[in-house]
Amino acid sequence: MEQEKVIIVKDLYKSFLDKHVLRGINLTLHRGENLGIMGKSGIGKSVLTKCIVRLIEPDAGEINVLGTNVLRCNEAELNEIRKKVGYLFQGGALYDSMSVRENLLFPIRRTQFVDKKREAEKLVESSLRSVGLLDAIDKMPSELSGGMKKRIALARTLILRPEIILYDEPTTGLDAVTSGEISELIVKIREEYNTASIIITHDTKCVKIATDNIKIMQDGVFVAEGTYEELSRSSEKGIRDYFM
Ligand SMILES: Nc1ncnc2c1ncn2[C@@H]1O[C@H](COP(=O)(O)OP(=O)(O)OP(=O)(O)O)[C@@H](O)[C@H]1O
Repeated sequence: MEQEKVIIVKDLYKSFLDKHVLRGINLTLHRGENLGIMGKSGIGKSVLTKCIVRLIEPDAGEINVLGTNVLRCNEAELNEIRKKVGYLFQGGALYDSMSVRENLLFPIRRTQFVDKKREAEKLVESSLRSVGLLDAIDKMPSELSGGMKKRIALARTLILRPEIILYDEPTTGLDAVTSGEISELIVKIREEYNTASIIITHDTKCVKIATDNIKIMQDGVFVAEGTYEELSRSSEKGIRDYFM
């Protein structure tokens, strides 16, 4: 049986003035799949993922997420989609003035995901346990290392039990060992929460560990697609170079 498609993007275009960033992007993400997206800095990877949750309005194309036509849905439907699609921003974006516990409670309160305080606390604890940082619950972001901040940001994404997670450069700025641990964590999260993910990264170790398939973006379109083994041994030097 064919796996369910949780994201379908067809012929997506986006320009900023005369800068044509996306020029006909096509992408399918299946339930349970981890898809890596690689490409040079500034090529449009983040613009694509922001279009998927409509943080950026594309110029043309179609986006379907979990059966909803994202570009035609109303505000309430869009909010439902955003609850089901966790977005892990590049910087992690924790609120510095809030403790880890408060950072994690924030999305629950904002979306009224659960209404009982005890239930909310349990969700906070289970999400922190999943990323291995339950003991950091009362710390402030300033007391955390870069790797810990990424884990906490992931825990905050997990709190709404997303069906899809969009990771924007999850290992950037981390040393090789910590990057490896975050990549392993991405795999563990998929197993534990049955999520599908798009992982934007320049980190070859991360794509090797965490993805099933990889797409390479150049000049606003995808120019290659395959597994890490396939692409890293591509007959085209221009593709192999992404894995150096
Ligand atoms: N809101 C915006 N307004 C104008 N230009 C934008 C906007 N968002 C992105 N861009 C431009 O679109 C291009 C693609 O940006 P994007 O952030 O998607 O790159 P990226 O591939 O994710 O890069 P990196 O790997 O460095 O994060 C860049 O030239 C950027 O300046």
